[in-house]
Amino acid sequence: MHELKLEQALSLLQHAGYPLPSLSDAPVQTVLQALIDGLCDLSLRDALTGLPNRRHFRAVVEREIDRVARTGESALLLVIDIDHFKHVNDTHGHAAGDLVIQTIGQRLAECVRPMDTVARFGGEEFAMVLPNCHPAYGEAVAERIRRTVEGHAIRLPSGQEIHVTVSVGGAFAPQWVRSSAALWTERADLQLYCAKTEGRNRVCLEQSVVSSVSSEEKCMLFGVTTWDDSLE
Ligand SMILES: Nc1nc2c(ncn2[C@@H]2O[C@H](COP(=O)(O)OP(=O)(O)OP(=O)(O)O)[C@@H](O)[C@H]2O)c(=O)[nH]1
Repeated sequence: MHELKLEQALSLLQHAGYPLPSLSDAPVQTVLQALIDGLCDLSLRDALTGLPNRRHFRAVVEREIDRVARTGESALLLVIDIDHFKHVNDTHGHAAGDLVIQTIGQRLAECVRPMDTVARFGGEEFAMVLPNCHPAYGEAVAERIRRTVEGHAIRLPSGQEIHVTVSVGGAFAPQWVRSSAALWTERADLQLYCAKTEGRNRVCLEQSVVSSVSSEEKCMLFGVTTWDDSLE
């Protein structure tokens, strides 16, 4: 039988601060289960902020799409990007930039309900899914997030305080219709692009809840690979 090489996984988890049972005291099955749980958790988290990573977020979005299609409740997806972040790195250094990303991640997580998911999407971009968020409140929620970031300075290790802003794009899940994580995110991304081009530090939400269905969504809905217009 081959020898199990666990040291690398153990040291990875210990480094990340996961409590692990001792190899010499605990039954091997307990140690292996703790290792598997720890590695699964680690693979779903962003290392810098501790927030869910893109992989985790995608799974959450897919679950939410299922829920919306089953219940008809509305849900909002927001993508949030720090404005002129390159300037932060260039002026204060990469370590200060990392601190800004961590702080913004924390503030975003504090802004929302426990049922909402905030993830780091990559670089200086975050994403949120807000289940059961009525379209009448979407703008107010996104505005609150934008204002929270704008209104709180970030203290750098040098003692200097800086202000950053974020641009926010959002789209509601199409109700009663199967969609895909990629299509929903793409719609929110398009709104983020609008917020950036309209001057940054602003919120752009897709205007109405999409009740029209794209041809890709029709294919998913009716289980056909190419959409035939005569089905309309
Ligand atoms: N410190 C730090 N910087 C990062 C990280 N990931 C990406 N960046 C930097 O983020 C910057 C993003 O710059 P751009 O894509 O030009 O965007 P921006 O300067 O924020 O401009 P706008 O988004 O158009 O407002 C780049 O300089 C990347 O190097 C990270 O994990 N840490």
